[in-house]
Amino acid sequence: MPTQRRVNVKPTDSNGIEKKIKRGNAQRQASFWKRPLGYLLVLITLGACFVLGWLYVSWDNEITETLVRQGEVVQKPRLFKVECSEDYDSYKRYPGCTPQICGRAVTDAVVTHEEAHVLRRLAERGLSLAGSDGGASILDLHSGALSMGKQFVNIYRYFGEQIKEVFSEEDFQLYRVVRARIQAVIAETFGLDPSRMYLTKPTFFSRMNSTEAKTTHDEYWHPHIDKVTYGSFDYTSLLYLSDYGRDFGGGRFIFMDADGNRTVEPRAGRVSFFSSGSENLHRVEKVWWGTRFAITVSFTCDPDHAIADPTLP
Ligand SMILES: O=C(O)CCC(=O)C(=O)O
Ligand SMILES: [Fe+2]
Repeated sequence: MPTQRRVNVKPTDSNGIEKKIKRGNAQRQASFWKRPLGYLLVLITLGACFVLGWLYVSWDNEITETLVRQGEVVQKPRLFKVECSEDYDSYKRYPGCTPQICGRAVTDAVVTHEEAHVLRRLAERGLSLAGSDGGASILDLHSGALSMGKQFVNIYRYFGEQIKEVFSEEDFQLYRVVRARIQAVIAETFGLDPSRMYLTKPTFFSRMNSTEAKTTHDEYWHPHIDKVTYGSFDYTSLLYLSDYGRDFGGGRFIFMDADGNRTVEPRAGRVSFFSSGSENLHRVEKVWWGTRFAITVSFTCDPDHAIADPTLP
């Protein structure tokens, strides 16, 4: 048989108990905050959280020094010299061009914000025709290579005459003007004869975002040496078309030196250039959010590897 439970409802008593519990809690809380030990515990916990957070961020980024920040405006090229590697010894030497001075430099005074904007729109239009399935797409105006899905197509062949609706003669003219200015500033900074250095391939617009990589072409973050990766490069330049921290997060350029990493934060119109040997091992930090646009424009000392400026067919 079910036993009947007797419930004694004593409102006055239970209210009394609640009051006692509340009083007890309040007293305990008050005494905790009165005790210096309480403060100390909170401070230690906050401090530990801060240190752990800071360690996480600095380990994740592996940044030891920022060479140039996005917010700075560098007028005269800022040159950071490094000793030349022996890489150039295995190549024929070209007086007036082969690196004697090596290093990296940054200037914001070669390409205006407006010019960077026009070039970015050009890149956006071109890359909107296709683009990679993964996080890195390129458009090479010289060869016509454009990322499409997991491979590349030739825009001049694939789109034929239609390409003239996407790019104008003025776009190509701007590319040529900007290329010539970059060549001049590299020559001046490294003490070269500009007429003895030549544009070389590949020269391409890049678009990077945080989409997961689908092929190795999307894995733009690997450390590399341009002279090894591209063969003909003696001087690499990067013209940034968007702003770190505004248009995208992550995506900083990282020089990986033996004693630590040194970064350049992209800024629209900023030209970063460097000798292409192993003295300038580098990588691009993964983009965390937004979209990063840039152009890689590179030069060789070997006339056999020279290419003409791109032209509309
Ligand atoms: O876009 C960048 O900042 C660097 C790209 C790069 O390393 C390359 O094109 O070889
Ligand atoms: Fe590179």
